Amino acid sequence: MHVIGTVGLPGSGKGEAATVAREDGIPVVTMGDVVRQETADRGLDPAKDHGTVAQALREENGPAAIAERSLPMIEDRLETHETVLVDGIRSDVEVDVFEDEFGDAFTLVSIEAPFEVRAERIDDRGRDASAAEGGEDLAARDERERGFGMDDAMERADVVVENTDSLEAFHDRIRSLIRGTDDEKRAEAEADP
Ligand SMILES: Nc1ncnc2c1ncn2[C@@H]1O[C@H](COP(=O)(O)OP(=O)(O)OP(=O)(O)O)[C@@H](O)[C@H]1O
Repeated sequence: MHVIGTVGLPGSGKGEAATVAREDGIPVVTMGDVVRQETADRGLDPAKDHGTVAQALREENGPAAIAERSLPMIEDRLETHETVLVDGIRSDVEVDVFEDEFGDAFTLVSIEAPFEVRAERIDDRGRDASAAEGGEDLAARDERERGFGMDDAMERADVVVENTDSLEAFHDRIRSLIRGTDDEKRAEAEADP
């Protein structure tokens, strides 16, 4: 059993990591799916009301609520798959949930790239500040994510992946992490069994 969680600021490459996992046959559980499911369960519109529901979940059940609700989905995928990727971790409180549940079988991967690099990639991606993000620019999004505890989550990472090289190089690194053939990760495990 291996549960890999990714954490990273907007535009760092989390979506690309999830794509690599899916291509490798690894199920991806995103915190966003949990919120969308809950929104639908409440008879609301997942496209419009997910922000409100995410906030309500945290207010009603505490800051770890969304991570806790993802656990049954993860357990379900682990019945048929050796590895599961968890996307969308936002705070150290959520990291606690996964570490408590999966112990050493949980690996937290922080995906990092400088602000300018992320800004340029988001522009290229075409869903920049104008529409999908509600007019919020990257600095404001960073600020909001940090407010959730993203910085503290990133500090807890077992592995840091600098996504500053080519997309191909990034895909290769993520693939080796997923397949358990990543040299740095293995050296670390051997040093600290
Ligand atoms: N190494 C790279 N080289 C070139 N482009 C990249 C690289 N890594 C990611 N990208 C591109 O940058 C954009 C942002 O990456 P991605 O969507 O994976 O980020 P994210 O962390 O999921 O962001 P968000 O939290 O905003 O959804 C995408 O268009 C992606 O294809």
